[in-house]
Amino acid sequence: MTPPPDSRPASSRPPFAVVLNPQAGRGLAGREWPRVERELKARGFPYQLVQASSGPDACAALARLPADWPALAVGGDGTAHGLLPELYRSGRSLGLVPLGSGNDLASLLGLRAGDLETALDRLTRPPQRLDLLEVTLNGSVGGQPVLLLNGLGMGFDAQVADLMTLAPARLLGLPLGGFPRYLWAALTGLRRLETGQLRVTLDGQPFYSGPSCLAAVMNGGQYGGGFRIAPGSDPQDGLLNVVLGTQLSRSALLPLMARVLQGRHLGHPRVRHARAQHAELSWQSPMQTHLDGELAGRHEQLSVRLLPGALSVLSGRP
Ligand SMILES: Nc1ncnc2c1ncn2[C@@H]1O[C@H](COP(=O)(O)OP(=O)(O)OP(=O)(O)O)[C@@H](O)[C@H]1O
Repeated sequence: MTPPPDSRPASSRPPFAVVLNPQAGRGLAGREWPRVERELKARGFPYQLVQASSGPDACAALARLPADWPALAVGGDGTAHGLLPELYRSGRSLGLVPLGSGNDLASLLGLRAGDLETALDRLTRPPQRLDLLEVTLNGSVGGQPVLLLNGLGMGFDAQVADLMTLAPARLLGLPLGGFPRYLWAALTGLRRLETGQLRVTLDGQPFYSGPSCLAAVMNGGQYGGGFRIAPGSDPQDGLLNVVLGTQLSRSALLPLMARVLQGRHLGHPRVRHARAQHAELSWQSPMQTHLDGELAGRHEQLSVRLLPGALSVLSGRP
């Protein structure tokens, strides 16, 4: 049974530890913060602004605050992603005011970027448990696992994430942000398409061995601000989704991307999809990798374990 919303007056609830990333959304979060602050005050939500200049910084500052203070991330996917180690460690809940560029986490939670009303209304709802992914990059220094909420991509996906950092701010006189920015990077990335030899094991069983240009392991359904790479995925079902593009030429990948936008690619003969609790990916040579949309360098091997219900979230779907 779903617990009822918190009926305590807002002022008697623990304060929100607000992690504002003013750079998120190319400065949108910083510009919108005065409006967010006004709304928090108008609703009587107690809060304390956490001073931080990076995810690890924010985690360290949060760790000094009582664990029953929920964290409120004001920014994009990277801002929320940066808090996961501390949220997992302390069990504190996550709230989100999505003001980033891609906002795929917002979409995972059923929120829309810039819809302040809905984002703040959600904060009085009872917390929900969401699954997390724990990734071990075999080549990583110290082998420290990384926690993800949305998912990871290797190959073409990560090339595109990399190219996004090089995209011009404006194109044909129009600002190039969010999804159009991703599209620009995806079209540019087609020219540099790489195919590697990949072996995938799911829950200890061989699943795929052969050429691949793209491998995604997802907890959420979309990345890149709108590419529905794992349609039907549910971050509460205790399963991760593996989606592979096998041998694909540039001319085959372009129309396939259009299908990914609509989430209609899973039946394509060059796409493999499965759900599992544990995935091991092993490439013959290192492939570019992103973790929750954050670039993570080139890696040959990684292992992903699903942590069921590991994250408490206030901003979940009603
Ligand atoms: N608390 C923080 N303070 C400052 N910078 C941060 C913080 N957390 C993460 N960052 C850095 O800021 C970058 C941008 O933040 P974020 O990803 O939230 O915005 P975005 O890239 O505009 O949005 P999206 O990820 O939704 O496309 C991150 O990639 C990360 O390197």
